[in-house]
Amino acid sequence: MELGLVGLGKMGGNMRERIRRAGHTVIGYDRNPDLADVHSLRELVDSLQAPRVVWVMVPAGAATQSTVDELAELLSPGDIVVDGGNSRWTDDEKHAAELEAKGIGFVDCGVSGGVWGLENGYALMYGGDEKNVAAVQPVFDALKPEGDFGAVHAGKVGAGHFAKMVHNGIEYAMMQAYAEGWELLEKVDSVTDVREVFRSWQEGTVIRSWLLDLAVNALDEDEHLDQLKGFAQDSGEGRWTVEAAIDNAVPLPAITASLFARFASRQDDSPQMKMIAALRNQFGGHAVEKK
Ligand SMILES: O=C(CO)[C@H](O)[C@H](O)COP(=O)(O)O
Repeated sequence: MELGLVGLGKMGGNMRERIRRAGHTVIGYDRNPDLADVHSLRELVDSLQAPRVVWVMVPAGAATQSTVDELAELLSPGDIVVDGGNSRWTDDEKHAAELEAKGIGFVDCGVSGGVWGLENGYALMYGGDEKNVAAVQPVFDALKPEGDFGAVHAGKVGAGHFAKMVHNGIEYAMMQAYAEGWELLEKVDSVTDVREVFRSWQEGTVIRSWLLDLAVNALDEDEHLDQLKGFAQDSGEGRWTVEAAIDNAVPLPAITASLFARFASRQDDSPQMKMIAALRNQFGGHAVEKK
């Protein structure tokens, strides 16, 4: 089939290649002309045969919104837009309604696989009507990993991004657990080769995983991570997972703690620990460290 793909960065560029390898035609648009096959969204839409499928793979929020707005003006009734970015699931219903007013279908799709997806395939979680999902199915089949798993029609519009958000929340907590265990192993004198402990865990253990494999890769590049600063950003999905947990009164202590650990990583000196130190000093005369 033919697909229009908007956004040819680290994810979109490799996805274009994987879909092409499966024998489909992909016409890509990106603001960077060096990456693009066409040079405007209008040219992209004009290059596709109706009914068109246009997959949007741009950053969540304003960039996705403006792309959906523009596509709503350019596409025709019967066409379909897929949002494959890491959009907040609450944006999906808005996008679906905006497009439906013009007779354009909408599917949301959470995509996982990172820079390894070109070779390994991308895990896909999508939401939308059966009819719209069926029209995009050849692209899902091209992108997904080989084998029985790796793709799911998770439910109605928004379900794909909700599932991907929870996936990323789990990712936060798993990474935090490996990171905490690694720090403790590094701290004690009795363990003389932490990297080899991590490597040994890759086979046979209860905690083996792809994230563990990637941790070993990172330690092979920099055994004690000396070249890195202990600073971690976040892109939104951890926060949205915690917000959804609050809305639904579901306790998520591990995921919430892993999000807050990233916030703490951005502080050179903890204001709240100054208050703790001050209070211990006030009530118990405990020593404080001064600048
Ligand atoms: O979706 C992903 C992996 O599954 C992305 O890599 C994600 O953007 C990482 O999230 P964060 O920046 O919040 O750590």
